Amino acid sequence: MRRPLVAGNWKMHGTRASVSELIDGLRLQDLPEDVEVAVMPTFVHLTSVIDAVADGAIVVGAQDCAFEPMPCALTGEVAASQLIDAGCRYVLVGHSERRQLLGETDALIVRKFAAAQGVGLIPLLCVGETLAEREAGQTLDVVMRQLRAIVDALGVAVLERAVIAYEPVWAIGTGLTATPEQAQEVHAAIRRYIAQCSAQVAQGVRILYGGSVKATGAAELFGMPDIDGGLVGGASLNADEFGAICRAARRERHA
Ligand SMILES: O=C[C@H](O)COP(=O)(O)O
Repeated sequence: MRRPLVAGNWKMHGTRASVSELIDGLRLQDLPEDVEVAVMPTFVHLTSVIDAVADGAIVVGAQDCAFEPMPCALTGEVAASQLIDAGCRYVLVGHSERRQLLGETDALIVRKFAAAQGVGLIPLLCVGETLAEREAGQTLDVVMRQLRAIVDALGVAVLERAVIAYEPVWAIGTGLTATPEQAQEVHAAIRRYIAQCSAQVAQGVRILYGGSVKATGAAELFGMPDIDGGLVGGASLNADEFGAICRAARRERHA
């Protein structure tokens, strides 16, 4: 059975004081043991968060990495090997904010994915369609193109050491959550697509849902058969809300 994962993407939020307060709040939460809980602070706050959660049930991921896996002359970037050295477990690749606002292409995302995996980080690959694409009936075409870029370049086996997050762009930060049925339809299609290459990989890979996830409604989303947890933005900045979302992913709730 796949272990659920709930990851909090803090995006470009936080000060030293607010991050410390948030971590203190998270440590007070009753986090379920059968759910993996991750937080993803900015690079600036990464090491202080890693140190603060070192003895606990929370793991840490970064929000991005360089396309070169090892340190080199690449101003402003952070190498995947440096993230491993710092104590990260996960790294986001292909988040729609970076695809749309920073022009990241499928080709660049493939390089970042490979760089991360090459040093032992687990890439969390984000895929998802815009509202215009959904309204044009292109949701599955877009999502499969983003996924196929990885599979074609690196092979399906790389998904054994990766996580996928389906994040409809129209649901991110808008308060518009996809319905459990809408999300499940895409998650199931992703798993079917992977199963065409490897049934074993398809069965094992965790596929998270992201886009305005809140405590209210989280259990219904996480109760769908192909939804293995969530990638949470805004609601992960509130310890009580995030704790409740993590508890909503408990397996026993959905057994
Ligand atoms: O990475 C997280 C997603 O972009 C979702 O963000 P959100 O929960 O604020 O909509």
